[in-house]
Amino acid sequence: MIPGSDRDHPTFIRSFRFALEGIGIAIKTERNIKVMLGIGAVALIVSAWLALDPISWCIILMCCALVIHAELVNTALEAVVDLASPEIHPLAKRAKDIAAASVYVLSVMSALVGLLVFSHALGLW
Ligand SMILES: Nc1ncnc2c1ncn2[C@@H]1O[C@H](COP(=O)(O)OP(=O)(O)OP(=O)(O)O)[C@@H](O)[C@H]1O
Repeated sequence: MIPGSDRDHPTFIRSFRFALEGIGIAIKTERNIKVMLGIGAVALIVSAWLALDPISWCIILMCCALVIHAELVNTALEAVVDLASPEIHPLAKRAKDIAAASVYVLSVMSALVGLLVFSHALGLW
């Protein structure tokens, strides 16, 4: 609910529209999201080219979703930190750096998982 508003909760469809707006804003303002969407698209094309089995498809899709999810949450957290602490503050740095670390942990792990799935599909192990 919007603070101070006496309106009811938005409908499911309006909430979905706000979420789409959020994705649009993130894509417009964050270079990292564009890079991650690009890498995700390449992973999906490679998956289709390798004709992955359903379980492998699920793993690749989940990895893409988790990385993009983490980057979206990181972007939202950065906005909240900038709002709460526009000036330099060690806690602002801590929050942003830890949120960024969560994206990097997921990205590295997802890259490893992708390598394992693709190399297995290529019959390398
Ligand atoms: N208010 C602040 N106080 C102290 N350090 C800050 C503050 N804002 C940002 N920093 C430091 O600068 C770094 C870059 O901050 P910035 O807001 O530009 O994130 P970013 O580089 O856009 O992150 P991302 O690449 O994930 O979008 C942060 O990770 C943090 O270490």
